[in-house]
Amino acid sequence: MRTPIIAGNWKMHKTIKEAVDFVNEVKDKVANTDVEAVICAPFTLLKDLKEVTKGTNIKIGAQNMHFEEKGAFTGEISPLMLKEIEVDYVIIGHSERRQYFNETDETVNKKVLKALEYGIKPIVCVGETLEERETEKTKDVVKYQVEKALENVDKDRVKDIVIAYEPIWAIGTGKTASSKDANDVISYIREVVASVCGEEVSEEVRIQYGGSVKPNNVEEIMNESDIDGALVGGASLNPSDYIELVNF
Ligand SMILES: O=C[C@H](O)COP(=O)(O)O
Repeated sequence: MRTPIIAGNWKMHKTIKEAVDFVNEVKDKVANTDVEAVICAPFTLLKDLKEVTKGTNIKIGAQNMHFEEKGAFTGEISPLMLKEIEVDYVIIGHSERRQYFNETDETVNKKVLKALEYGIKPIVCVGETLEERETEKTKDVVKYQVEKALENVDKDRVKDIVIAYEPIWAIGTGKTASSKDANDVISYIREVVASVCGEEVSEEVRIQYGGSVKPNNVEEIMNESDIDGALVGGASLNPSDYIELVNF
């Protein structure tokens, strides 16, 4: 049985005060659920968020990290630094990182390996552009991205990885893949994981959908057979929406 996981991705939003106020507002209202609630926040908020979420069931994630432990990489944050403040998750390969910051399938793979080495669970994002979807390349694209992300990962550790299927054309646009389409791609991703790591592992891996998930569509999405969670951008910034999402 896979535990559902609803993760907010705050992207480049919120000050420390806003983040702490947010948690104080939501923490009691996301407590009585079997759903894993995660907030992935900017680096400046992580330490305070870890403090204020102590004793709650909210887990904290970063939105990126470097694959080296230390070195001359101005502006970067290392797995060691995230481990020191006990960050639970790290988003790797979000399409905005791929599009604006030269993230590649190779760096995604290096980061996945490093995150696992440091006991931080990676949320690996994959997904096609609108052009790729229209030319029916969706499956080829996600297959390559997933296979590359899992390269050299010990099979026993794959269950600690969360995969987020985020069609790029659905991010922040108000357009969502239909829940059936999302489920089809996600069940295909599970087949890809099975072909790399075996059926048993693929049944344990949680695969989320992301792209314009809101309180009014989360239940339909979560009712699909292969969708184990959501990675939510815009709607996760609002405390009442976050509460509704986690309690879908
Ligand atoms: O990481 C989250 C995704 O980019 C989705 O963002 P969105 O919910 O604002 O469309």
